[in-house]
This record gives sequence, structure tokens and C-alpha cells, in this order.
Amino acid sequence: KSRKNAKFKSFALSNHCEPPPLQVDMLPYGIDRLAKFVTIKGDILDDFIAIRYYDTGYTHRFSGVSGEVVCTSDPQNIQAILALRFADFELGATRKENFAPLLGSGIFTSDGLEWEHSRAFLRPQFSREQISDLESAERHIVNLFRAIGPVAEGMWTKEVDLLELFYRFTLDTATEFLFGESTESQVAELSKKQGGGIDKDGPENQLKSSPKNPEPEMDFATAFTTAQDFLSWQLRFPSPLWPIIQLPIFSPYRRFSQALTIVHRFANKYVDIALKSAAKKPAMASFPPSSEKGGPRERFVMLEALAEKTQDRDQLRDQLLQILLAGRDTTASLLSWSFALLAQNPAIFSHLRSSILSTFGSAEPPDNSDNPITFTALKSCRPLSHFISEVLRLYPVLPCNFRVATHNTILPTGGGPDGKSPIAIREGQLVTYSVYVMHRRTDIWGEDAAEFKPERWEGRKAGWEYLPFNGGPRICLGRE
Ligand code: HEM
Repeated sequence: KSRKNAKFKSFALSNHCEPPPLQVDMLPYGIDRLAKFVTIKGDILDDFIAIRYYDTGYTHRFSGVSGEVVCTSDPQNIQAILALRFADFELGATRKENFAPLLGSGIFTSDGLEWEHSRAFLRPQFSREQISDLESAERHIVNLFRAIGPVAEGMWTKEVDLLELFYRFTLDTATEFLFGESTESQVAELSKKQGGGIDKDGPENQLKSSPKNPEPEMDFATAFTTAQDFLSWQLRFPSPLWPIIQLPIFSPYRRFSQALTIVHRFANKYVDIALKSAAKKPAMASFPPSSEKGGPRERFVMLEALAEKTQDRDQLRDQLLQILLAGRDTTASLLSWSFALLAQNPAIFSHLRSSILSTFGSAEPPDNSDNPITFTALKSCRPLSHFISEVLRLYPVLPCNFRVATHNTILPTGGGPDGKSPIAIREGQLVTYSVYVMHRRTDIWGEDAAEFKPERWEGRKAGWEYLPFNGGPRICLGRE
């Protein structure tokens, strides 16, 4: 250890590195900080994370349970972590071990060669052809409007919790795109509310309550959310404490275990169907859609496309669940912030609405026949893209993230009394970064940084100071 320390010291010295400012906690190893992080009930971003950056510096460090942690919200440093020094950082064991029970191993939880393989395996499935299936999205949108309810006099619906509805909407669209069959959780919920009982997942996907298993049954939607919530919460604790959280006497853990069974049963069912059907197809049959071959456009199903490339059941299941995790909450979160901001900003709402109507016409045919709503038309609608960019600036879905150094390395700035010297990062050291803080820095975005102003995107090209989808080789595959 002392040889490693000496090596690190001389590495730091020879690269003119200086440490960034230190955030001092009251108790040793920042136990008070950890306790607050785990138990905080308020706004974890503003009241806990961002405040530490404002108090100590946009790049700073603190003493954690397993050593010193560097925190940064500096574009240059984040660019170094994600792109320029990509090979010097990895996701680290914590993220992999945390998600492994639910997601196994795949693009979202691997590093090095394994990640490269996953990325190459999945990337072709995100081409424009595959992701521009607006017809299936439209069907789920219609269900979303049904769930919101009828418009009464005065053009208002009843008060509804949109976030819940968006979670169902994104689950339904994502499962259809990934597995070929939608969970139709919106339809199931509507039917429940109207007194009917749709059991869309089928009895084999549900875990019934019994004397041995007193917890109520869960459908796939609940199971996936339950598993995800448990893992997000577990991630707040240092990993040596996880075995305590995972004791079977602990009821959230029991519920998590049940949820895992349901999620895996659901995914395995569709993987088995796809594998059987791929085995029957002639070799090398593959997407692209048959519209290019002159016939009607076939619906793209990611599982079917992947099952033509591999017959590994676990790999197919894990990769699809990983994409479901990456794509579902993120989209629901963006949607709900968008609507919250529209509600708070009536002038912006009116402007966006009239821009969309003047671009696409009303929803009623034949109005929109001249400029149908297509993927390309949506992308080139500037007021819409400025609006979305601004929502993701103020409310990036992944506000904080972290990486672990694979060997001694350097971040270009933030060290020393003037905060301009490079910082030495030790092999195995945790580096956290916050795009939430970066997206709100007044020195980058101006004094009005905290204000919601889609017009700030007029003529602005985003660089490393704007990273809602990450950057570098691991940039989000679903960003389009
Ligand atoms: C508003 C929507 C979304 C946001 C803000 C978002 C954001 C992100 C971010 C920040 C990462 C980097 C995570 C990290 O490296 O630690 C990421 C990765 C990823 N995202 Fe998204 N995402 C969104 C939607 C989607 C969708 C819809 C899909 C798929 C259908 C998707 C698939 C992925 C995948 C596969 C990765 C892993 C890439 C890799 O590690 O190589 N995302 N996303």
C-alpha cells in the first residue's frame, strides 16, 4: 500500500496536480453525511447534493467510508471522464453488483470488452428506421388520453396524477417495442377503474398470495417498479451494508425477491417465444422492414431482431430488461417535467401549442395531410426541440452519476487555491459528477440559469456543458 501511495504522490507531483477544496463533515468518514443521504425526505438534489457544490466549489472532495471522493460539475472534467480519458474510468463494481439480481449482465452494467460487445450487439437496433414507429406510439397515446378522462365543460378534465399515467404509457410502449407484446397496463388500469378485471399478464406471470406467501399479487408493471425502487434505494448505502438490507426478515427485500420472479418470468416467456420463432425462420432473415422491399411495413420488435443474432436466453432477457430500465422511467420523467413546466408557464404553453398547430395542422384529417407527423418532421420542429432541450437542462433525468478510476489518472481542472490546477485521481477512486448542478451554473448559462426559457436555445449549439444523455462512447443509445 505504501508503495502505491508513493507512486500516486509522485504521479500527482509530476503532473502539477493539486487537490480540490475539501468538504468537511462533522463525523469521521462523513457518517453524518451518509445518514442524511439515506434518510432525507425532502428534495435530495437541491437540499443535499447541489448545496454541497455551492458551498465548497463546483469541483470538490469529501472523505467517504471507502476513501476520498471527488465531485465535479465542471464541463472539462466531465468531458475527461466520459470521453478524453474514457479508458481511465469504469462504471465500477457497485453499479454492476447492485443491478445484477434484476438485470444480470448487459450494456448498462458492464465495462471493457463485455460492454463493447453489448454496444455493438444493440446499436444497430436503434437506427432511425427502427425507432420511428409512430403508429404503435399513437395507439398507446390514445389509451393515455382515455386514462386522463373526458374533457368536461370549460375544457378541463378531472384532476389526475400524470406521472402515474406516464409510467404506464412508457411501460406499454417500451414492452411492445422490446418484447413484441405490450403489457397494456393502461388498458388494465382503466378496466379496473371501470369495475372489470383484465389480467393482461396472464396467471403465469402473477404471484398469488397464499399462506406461505402472504404478500398481495403483483402484475409486471408493479413488479418492475418494485424491483427498481428497491435497487435505487439500496444504491444509497455503501455496498458492505447490503447483506443487512437483504436479510429475508426485511419485508422490502422479500417483496423485491417476489418482484424479481415476476419480472424474469415475464421476460423469459417472450424470449422463449422469440427463440422458437427464430429457429423456424430461414437463416439470415432479418430486418430491415419489408416496406423497403415493397410490401407493407412490418412492426419492428427488438427481441425478434436480436434473437436472429443469438440464441442465448439469458443474454436476450438481460439486455432487454436493461433497455427497459434505461428507457422507461427516463421518458416518463421527461414527459412529466414537460407537463409540469407547461402548466407553470402558460405563455410558453400557448406559444408551443400554436407552433405545433401551424407546423402540423390540427389532429383532425385532412388538416395534417400536408405535413404528417413523422419522426423527421418532429425532429425538425424547432420550438418543440428547444422546449425539450430546456426541460432536460433544468431537470436532467440522470442528475448525478459516478465512475471509478481504473488507474491513476488526471482531471484537468478544479485543483489548488484558484481551482485551476489539474487533480490527480487515484486508481480505484470514486468520482461523482452532477449534470444537474452543471446545467444550472450561472457562469455558464447566465444569471437567469434557474429560469425556464426555451428561447435560450435559439442559435445555441450545446457542448460539454449540456449532457442530459451523457457524452462520449457511452452516450445514450435511445436519445433520438
Ligand atoms: C429522456 C429520455 C432519456 C434520457 C434523459 C436518457 C439518459 C441516459 C443517460 C444519461 C445515459 C448514460 C448512463 C451512464 O452511462 O451511466 C443513458 C444510457 C443509455 N440509455 Fe438512455 N436516456 C433516455 C432514454 C432512453 C431510451 C428511450 C432508451 C432505449 C429505448 C435508452 C437506452 C439507453 C442505453 C441502452 C444506455 C446505455 C448506453 C451505454 O452504456 O453504452 N435511453 N441514457
